[in-house]
This record gives sequence, structure tokens and C-alpha cells, in this order.
Amino acid sequence: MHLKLSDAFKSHPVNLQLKHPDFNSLHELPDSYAWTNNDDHYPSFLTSFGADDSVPVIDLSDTNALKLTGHACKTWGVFQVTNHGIQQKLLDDIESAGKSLFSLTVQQKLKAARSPDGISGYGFARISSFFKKLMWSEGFTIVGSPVDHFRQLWPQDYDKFCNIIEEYEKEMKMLAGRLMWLMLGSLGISMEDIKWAGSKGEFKGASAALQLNSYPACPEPDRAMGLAAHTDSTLLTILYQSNTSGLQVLREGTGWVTVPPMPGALVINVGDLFHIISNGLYPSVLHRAVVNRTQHRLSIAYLFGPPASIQISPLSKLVGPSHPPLYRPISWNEYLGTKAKHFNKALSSVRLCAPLNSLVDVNDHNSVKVG
Ligand SMILES: C=C1C[C@]23C[C@@]1(O)CC[C@H]2[C@@]12CCC[C@@](C)(C(=O)O1)[C@H]2[C@@H]3C(=O)O
Ligand SMILES: O=C(O)CCC(=O)C(=O)O
Ligand SMILES: [Fe+2]
Repeated sequence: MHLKLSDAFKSHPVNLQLKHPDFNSLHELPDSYAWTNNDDHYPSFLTSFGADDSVPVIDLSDTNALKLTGHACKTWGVFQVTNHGIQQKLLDDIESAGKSLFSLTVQQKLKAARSPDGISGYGFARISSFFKKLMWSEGFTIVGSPVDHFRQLWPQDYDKFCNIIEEYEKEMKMLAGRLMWLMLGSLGISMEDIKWAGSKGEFKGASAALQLNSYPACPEPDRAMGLAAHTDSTLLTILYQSNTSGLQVLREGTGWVTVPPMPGALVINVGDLFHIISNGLYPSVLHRAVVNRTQHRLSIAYLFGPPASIQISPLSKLVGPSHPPLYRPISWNEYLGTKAKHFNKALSSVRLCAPLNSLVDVNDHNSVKVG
């Protein structure tokens, strides 16, 4: 059966609190937003101040980009890219579209609320249901055309906003394809190994979601959580975080490392599905967003994956007698359903054999060893 990405949560509805807060009216942190280490699966005390370990930055025009990408994926599961070909004007346009959206009144935004079994629309992050405390953020997810929702938000000029989204998605899709071939190439995988990429390797049937995240300035940032620690259920994610810091990644042996915003750079996360097809060679990076006292922060994530209902599995070239497949075949839709049910245990729930020593399995985040 050919399911679309938008069908992923039909059998996993989640009822998040519909009434959304007006963050601007909150001058102190309500208890429902105050996180203690017990509320988080990955405590804050792991934050590394001034660690000299920093997320790799790769210039995509560098002749060595393939090798550098392989090393970054293997050792970090995340890297920043420069010279990626996305015009600054487009990044500015999507940022200001996001700002217009989140500055609408709560009543207006709720007209485009995501339904419990839907994928697109306004609301808290889906993973909120796994936490007792609320996150200091709001989000808007776009899968397919945003026109119906945007008509609710901006009855007069929804067209202008739809065009920006369309253009952004077109450019991101091309960049995602380029990054896929760099990441796959670094593993010795070529076009004939990925049938669903199409004869020209342009990933025509790929699915994607665009996630706009808004983190208002927060009266008590040290006790709040912008977006709780998670891995992305994607092949890869392209994140634009503009010029306000907040993104942190968990580095084994070091703790939480801030990904510093660099003008015009984009952050690339290895997602759970790439971890699966690489047969565990590339870890999907655990990350979170923290908030700050004075600045509103906006981030835009392009979540890229395979066609929603094709089965993906560890690539046959990476599997052999000494490297048995670590994961069973699964489609993106099924994986999203699994994530909706098991959250951070989703990857281990599709794992075929237990890691030899779970203390060193970087993608079993329940046992990850941090110093
Ligand atoms: C395709 C998707 C991945 C995502 C769930 C979604 O259906 C669309 C939103 C994505 C997002 C963005 C914020 C963090 C996250 C964990 C969440 O709650 O919604 C991711 C989901 C994911 O990667 O699992
Ligand atoms: O806002 C950020 O920096 C992180 C966003 C994120 O992790 C996501 O949208 O999946
Ligand atoms: Fe994420």
C-alpha cells in the first residue's frame, strides 16, 4: 500500500494540550515549564563549558569534502556546512516568514493547529507527550502544500508565504541529495546501490517535512527547556539556526556541546534512518535546544527521508559475515509510528542483535557513557 508521509500518525494520535500559552504574557516561569534533572532523560549537568571539542565545519567546495564528511559523520553525527549554494536571501526570507507566523496571536495560530493524528500544522513538538514538563517553544510542521493552513493564517497574502516555502523546499531537496551522495560516497556506496534514488540519483520520490521552531525569550532560561533531547527520525536533517545560539549536541565523553551559529552556515544532522542504512557506522546525533533570557530564537529544520512506504535496511555492501545486519527493514512511515510509541527506544526496538557492549553503543542513548 502506498502511504504518504502525512499518514504516518493516523494510527498513533497524540493529544497534546490544545490551549497554547501566550509566552509574551508570562513574566515568570510557571511550574509546568520548570524542568529539573529528573524531568529530562539526559541531565543538564553534562554541559561542557569551554570544551575544546567543536562540531566539524566543512566547506562543500573543498576537494577533500568527501573524506571530511565521512569523518564528521563517524565521529560526531553532525557537522556544519559552508559554500552550500543556498542564497542568503532565501534564508532571510524563510526566517522572516517564520517570524511573521509566530508573531500572530495565539487564537490565529490555533486556526492552523495540528490535529492529533495529523502531521502538519501549529503545535507543541510531537515528543512533548513523553515529558511531564512543557517545553518553552512552539512549532509549525509543513508536509506537502501549506496552502490550506496558510489561508487560515493570512487570508490576504498566503500566496506570498506559500511561494517562499515552495522555493525553500525545492532548494533544500537538491542540497539534501548532494549531502546524501557525500555521506553515502564516504561509505563507498554509489548510485546503483540505492534503487529508490532514481537513475540519475536525484532522490525524486523522497519525502520531507519542514519544521519551523520558535523559542521565545524566557524569564528563567536555566530552568526551562526549548526542545528536549532527541534524535531525528530522518536520513538527514538540514537546520538553519540563523544567528542565535541554542542548539546543543551530546558528545560522548564530553557532554553537551553548543553548535555555534555561523553566518550563512547550515547544520547537518545524521538521522536514525541513516544510522540504520549505514548499519550503525554513522551515529544519529542526540541534540536539544536551550533558550535564553533576552532573544527570541527561530530555527528551521528540513527533515529528509526516503519515500514514505519503501522499506529501508542496512545497505548490502555494508553487511557481511563479520558485519551482520543490525536492524530489520522498516519504512519511514512505520519508523515514525514506532518513534511516536517508543520515543528514544525506537531505534533499539528495530534492532536485530544486541550490541556486544551496550556501554559503547552511541545510539543506545539509555546507556550512553558520558564523562
Ligand atoms: C517527519 C517528522 C520528524 C519529526 C516528526 C515529523 O513528523 C515532523 C516533525 C519532526 C519533529 C521536529 C522537532 C523534533 C521532533 C522529534 C518532533 O517532535 O517533531 C521531530 C520528529 C522526528 O524527527 O522524529
Ligand atoms: O532549534 C534547534 O536548534 C533544533 C531543532 C530540532 O532539533 C528539530 O527541529 O528537530
Ligand atoms: Fe531535531
